Amino acid sequence: MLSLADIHFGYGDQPVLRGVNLEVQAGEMVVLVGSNGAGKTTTLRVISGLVKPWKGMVTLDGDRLDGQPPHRIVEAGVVQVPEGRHVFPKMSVLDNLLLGASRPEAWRQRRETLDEVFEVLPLLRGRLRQMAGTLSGGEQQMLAIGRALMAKPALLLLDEPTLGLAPLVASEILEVIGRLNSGGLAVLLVSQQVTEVLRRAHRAYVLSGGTVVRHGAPAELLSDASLIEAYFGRAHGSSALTGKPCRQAPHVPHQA
Ligand SMILES: Nc1ncnc2c1ncn2[C@@H]1O[C@H](COP(=O)(O)OP(=O)(O)OP(=O)(O)O)[C@@H](O)[C@H]1O
Repeated sequence: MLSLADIHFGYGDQPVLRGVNLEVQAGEMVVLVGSNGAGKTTTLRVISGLVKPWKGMVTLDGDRLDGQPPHRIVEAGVVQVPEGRHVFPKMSVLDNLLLGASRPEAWRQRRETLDEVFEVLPLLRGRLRQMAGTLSGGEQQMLAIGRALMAKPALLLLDEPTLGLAPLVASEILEVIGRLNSGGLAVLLVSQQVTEVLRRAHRAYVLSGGTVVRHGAPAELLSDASLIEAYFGRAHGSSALTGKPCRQAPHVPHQA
């Protein structure tokens, strides 16, 4: 489905991505993890067309995406939920959602799509007239996901969707993302909640210094204590569920 081949990019003359190779297959949940400044957000910005790679190719089902403007990439079915949610605070929840259905085809189907969105995010149905700025952080994140779904994506890109949220709310957001993926939507998720997201993913990539230093099955990566410690610190080296070191691979529900 999505393929990044040898992507190089930097800001000014400072290189940030140094030959990133990454794939997401149809229906997969792939997570991209890595330390601060590794280039995760920049990778998503390259895919969304917000920046143009210096070198390399981004393709979706064989069609080139790099060099296309962001709205064409949305039309192609790749939609990003940006870090920080970026809902329009002075607009109602409904208007924020409808903004997501900007393509003519999505606009024509907006009523059916709204019903689909409410099935996954039932909270939004009761808040349609509420100003988005008055929603809690977790509710705003749900709205940002709902708005992206209104574009009827084939691949959803999520940048740190649980950042700054209380643990219970963060789990709820990850549950929603898991349900969307179980329904067939491909997901590329950037997160620093390493153990939590790896437990839900089909595959994972570890980015460091602008290159992929490891990729593979999440269970494999989680069981590599030295890798987890090297890139994410000791805190992530224990299972969130048991508190024991992750030497034994935890259960990975969607293992490919
Ligand atoms: N607009 C910009 N101009 C200049 N440098 C930038 C810009 N955006 C990001 N960078 C730099 O690029 C590098 C990679 O940033 P990026 O946000 O992609 O990393 P990240 O892995 O998402 O990090 P984090 O987890 O902290 O969000 C960092 O050194 C950052 O300072």
